[in-house]
Amino acid sequence: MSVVHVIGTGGTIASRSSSGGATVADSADQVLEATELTTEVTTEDVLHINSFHLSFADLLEVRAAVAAACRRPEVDGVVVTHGTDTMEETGFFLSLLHTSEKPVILTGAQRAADLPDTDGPENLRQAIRAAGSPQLRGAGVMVGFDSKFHAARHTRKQHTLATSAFSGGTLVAESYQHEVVRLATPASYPTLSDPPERFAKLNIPIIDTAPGSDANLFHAALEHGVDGIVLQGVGAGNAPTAFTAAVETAVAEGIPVVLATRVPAGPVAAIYGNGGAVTLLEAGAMSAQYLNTYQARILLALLIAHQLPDDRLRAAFAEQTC
Ligand SMILES: NC(=O)C[C@H](N)C(=O)O
Repeated sequence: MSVVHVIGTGGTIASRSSSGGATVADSADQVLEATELTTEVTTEDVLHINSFHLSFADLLEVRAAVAAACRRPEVDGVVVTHGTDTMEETGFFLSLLHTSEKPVILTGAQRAADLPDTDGPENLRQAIRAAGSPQLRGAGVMVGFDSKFHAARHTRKQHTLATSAFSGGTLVAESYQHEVVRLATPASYPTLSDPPERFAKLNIPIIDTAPGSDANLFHAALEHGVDGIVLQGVGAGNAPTAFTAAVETAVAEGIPVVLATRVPAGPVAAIYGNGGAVTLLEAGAMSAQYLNTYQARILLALLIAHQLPDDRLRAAFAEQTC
């Protein structure tokens, strides 16, 4: 029989209603109890928070727990129960560091544990089955919701309330009743080593652009003192003219800037000058390529934490070609 390790971090799957709104209440054991599964499962509580409270220090803790579980010879796979709001960041973070053949599946719920139609127990049942299935060996880190398991890379929460809330990454597997069916193997990307503790302290804001935006918030971020900036452009990575000088200032100060886009699909592309991606990349920004804003920020944080020189940062983003 396969052994699956479940790491609890909180989220709606562990939340119960209260007068002030749903809050995290249940431990990993309590969350597991609701699945009525007989698979051999070990549990551990690492965090007890909603994922909108997640910090970079928390990411390090989750990673340490996942890595430790993967080192246990008897464990076949790992499940992380997690709030859905920032699951795409944690999943991508774990995937950038994951070298084990053992699958890691993040799952959660959109409806709190005490609601009659909660989706948590079924999601956890499916995630445990998938994590323990030999079919998913070597499949990496996935987000598992509503019987679908997507590679963490590119997977995003697409709906605030729907129970089938995640898509975007490669659909690696589906589970039909008791059977896990492997559908694809996600493209492999270079992994990084675990970041040093300074990762926990990094400050990397996302600066948005829209019609009428000036670059004042960008300059304020520089004055405040930041470690890097993700500039979210419009279209293929374009921004009002004022951002060109802002990017030049940041780069001159040694603050890396990654240019991403608010468009849900497609890469940043150097098409337009006069404030467009052509100008912003010439000013020294790095293209996020196919990475979305939030996952580009996670990669940038890891690279900065490793104190890699500018050319290594650029090379790492240049690799994000699909
Ligand atoms: N569905 C959820 O889990 C959302 C919750 N706000 C969280 O991310 O913790």
